[in-house]
Amino acid sequence: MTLLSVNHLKKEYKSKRSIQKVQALKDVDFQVNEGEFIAIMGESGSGKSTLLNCIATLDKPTAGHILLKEDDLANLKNKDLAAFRRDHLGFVFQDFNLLDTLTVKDNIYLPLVLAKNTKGKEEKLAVLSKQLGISDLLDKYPYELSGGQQQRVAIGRALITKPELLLCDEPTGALDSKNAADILNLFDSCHQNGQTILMVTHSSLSASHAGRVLFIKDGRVFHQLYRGDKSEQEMLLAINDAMTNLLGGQS
Ligand SMILES: Nc1ncnc2c1ncn2[C@@H]1O[C@H](COP(=O)(O)OP(=O)(O)OP(=O)(O)O)[C@@H](O)[C@H]1O
Repeated sequence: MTLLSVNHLKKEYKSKRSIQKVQALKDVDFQVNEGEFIAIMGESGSGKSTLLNCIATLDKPTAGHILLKEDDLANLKNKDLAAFRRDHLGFVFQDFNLLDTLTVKDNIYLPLVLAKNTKGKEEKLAVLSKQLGISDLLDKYPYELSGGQQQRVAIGRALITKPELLLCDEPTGALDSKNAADILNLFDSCHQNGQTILMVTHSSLSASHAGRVLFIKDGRVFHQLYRGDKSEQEMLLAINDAMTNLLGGQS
């Protein structure tokens, strides 16, 4: 079943230096089924963050539509956007974005507190923290944790509300290879548990965990690669080939 529909999305920015507009997205069109793990790749400036920000309702498209199930995001009123994000979306960023004044536990509880939906929070936390391997970190503060541990906490905060869609922007970008691999394995298990994930990344290795990779170029979906029966290693080679052939060798 389709969870997300991105229909003929266009986004123009006014340029500060000239009257000419920047066309960040020209005609982006794709669908995401429930339970899919999708990576979005493309050269710097190809529009990946713009696309993610539009889906996250943090930016408004110039034309086209984004539907999450039946909800057309264009119909949401500004005053309802924060609640929509809280109720339907989870976010994982490169820089973790945890609040240093709150313990790990309270960082993870935050979306539930904001939604005034704290019933059963201890049980939800216990299940999630076990899954994420952070049960013994719950009373610590973010500045006491390694980058990999902080990203686990950020994933906990993103998942505690059981969002329909998890949006990730370079989630392994600030991590060393061991911690990046651990985080990617976590995404794999979330995916196996049915979580739908959309991840922007420059990393072929990160993208090789996805079931489908969308390559963005010149404001459009230029190419798609399905994992199918490929192993992670075979997918990695296929992604690197695609990057070399289609995008001019960037990875
Ligand atoms: N607020 C803005 N105002 C004007 N132009 C913008 C704005 N945000 C992005 N752009 C332009 O839109 C295009 C797409 O930018 P975007 O940040 O989406 O690319 P990206 O693929 O995420 O790049 P990177 O991989 O470097 O993060 C670029 O040409 C960029 O300069």
